[in-house]
Amino acid sequence: MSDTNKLPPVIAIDGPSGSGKGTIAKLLAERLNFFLLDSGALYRTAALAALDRRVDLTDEVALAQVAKELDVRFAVHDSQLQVYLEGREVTSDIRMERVSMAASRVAAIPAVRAALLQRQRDFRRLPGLVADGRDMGTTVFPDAQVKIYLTAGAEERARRRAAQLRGEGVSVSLRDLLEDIRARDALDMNREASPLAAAEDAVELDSTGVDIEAVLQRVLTLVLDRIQPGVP
Ligand SMILES: Nc1ncnc2c1ncn2[C@@H]1O[C@H](COP(=O)(O)OP(=O)(O)O)[C@@H](O)[C@H]1O
Ligand SMILES: Nc1ccn([C@H]2C[C@H](O)[C@@H](COP(=O)(O)OP(=O)(O)O)O2)c(=O)n1
Repeated sequence: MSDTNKLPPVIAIDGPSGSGKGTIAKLLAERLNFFLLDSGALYRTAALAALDRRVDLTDEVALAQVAKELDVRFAVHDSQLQVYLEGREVTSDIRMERVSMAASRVAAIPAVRAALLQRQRDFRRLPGLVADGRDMGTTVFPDAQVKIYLTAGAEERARRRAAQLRGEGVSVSLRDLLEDIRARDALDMNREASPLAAAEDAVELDSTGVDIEAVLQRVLTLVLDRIQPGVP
């Protein structure tokens, strides 16, 4: 048996914004009783810390320092992820559109990614981990037992985001959201360091027009085919 086989199993779910990664990762983790890593929340919190400290978003050295020193804590309350930055709850602050865009810029800096790499790997514990992000299957957990690359058309992703924000009482323009999604796709896919891309051994799933339950069922079928939860 190789060393990889001794490590807890990882299910990597990567894809662009609004493809449903977070939703599916959470449902899957609940179903399997696995730990959950929302790696985007880590980049978002680093971006928020940088914005709070008024760090210039082009100053790579200062941003890497922010990432290294990042005092972030995750907790789960009523099955919702809560995020704390220096002890202050920032769960909804990190979802603001200006933080999303800043996260995408901050995440393009190799030294920032390097500073956050081990923290992400530390989430890998028994009985297993579901990890959601952009480079889970390519860089952070290249030996993941299951790799899913979840996509959906940009218009549908913008519509989903609009419905989500409107549901939270935030008034948004669908056109602006579509522009933001396209800008973020371009940043995330075209950067040098760990760009958003499907790993060679990832299974690609297009969720356009497929409801959440149906996507979950497809993912569960793949997962149960490759790992047996509860059997380390
Ligand atoms: N297959 C789907 N069909 C319709 N809506 C979806 C689907 N998957 C996710 N959503 C909704 O789209 C929004 C964005 O999903 P989310 O999981 O946050 O995406 P991501 O983590 O990829 O950015 C949420 O409101 C979620 O409920
Ligand atoms: N593993 C990751 C996760 C997120 N990022 C960056 C790129 C994304 O635009 C931002 C925010 O990620 P997040 O997954 O929270 O974004 P969405 O919920 O999909 O809109 O962080 C990354 O570069 N690598």
